[in-house]
Amino acid sequence: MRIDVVTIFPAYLDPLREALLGRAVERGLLEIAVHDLRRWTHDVHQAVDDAPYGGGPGMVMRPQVWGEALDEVLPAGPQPARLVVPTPAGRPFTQTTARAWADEQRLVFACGRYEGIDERVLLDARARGIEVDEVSIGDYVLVGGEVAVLVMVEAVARLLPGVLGNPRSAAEDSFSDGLLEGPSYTRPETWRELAVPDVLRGGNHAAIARWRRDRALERTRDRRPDLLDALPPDALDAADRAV
Ligand SMILES: COc1ccc(Cn2ccc3ccc(-c4cc(N)[nH]n4)cc32)cc1
Repeated sequence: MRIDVVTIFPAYLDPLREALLGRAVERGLLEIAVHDLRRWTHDVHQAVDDAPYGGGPGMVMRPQVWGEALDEVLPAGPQPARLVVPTPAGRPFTQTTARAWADEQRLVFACGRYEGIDERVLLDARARGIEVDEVSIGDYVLVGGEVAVLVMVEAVARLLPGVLGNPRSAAEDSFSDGLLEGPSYTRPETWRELAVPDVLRGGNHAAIARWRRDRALERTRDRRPDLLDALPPDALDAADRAV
């Protein structure tokens, strides 16, 4: 997978070169290219924004600059690519989204700032046959798209083959079965007079699986009842419903 990110703050994306993702890039499991949007300005001030038509607070990012940037970074043509535009007004980005995007050959992220990007940039991209996803990472307002891109790139990249040391981690993490992950423990057996639950220290794998599922159901019911409601009817068996 190749990932391109266009932004006026390229350094915001430096964390993509660190740790697990940095190693995945070094190992050639994915390519990441970050582009400074100001490269496509032609004025001495390198202006990327202007006042909004119709008035209102803040500024809007100019279509000309974005148009030239995306013409170069995301040329229309045979190789399919998906243009992702983070916005507070977007569809929710979820684990399902991450899984779907993990199958893409190319992802291009457009990081807006100010009050966002002129709508015609997205219209033009769609008119050129490019898939455009406007996505939100949560119901809160950031200052720009860069942090949202860090979140989404990490969520997608960890699903790529070879990126995670243990592939079971991605297959079995939170949301994989529609439930939240339950509590985890490691050594020592007792810490500050708090003991690891006995069942986890025994060798009964069926009892451990049951205990973990019960804790996941309790936590999901307590923190995210909406996820329980979204489960398919046959997802919970009689033992689950008794929790
Ligand atoms: C119209 O209201 C606003 C529009 C934009 C902004 C600031 N801003 C500019 C670009 C940009 C990209 C993504 C996000 C974002 C995404 C999520 N989940 N929260 N916030 C915020 C962004 C503030 C307010």
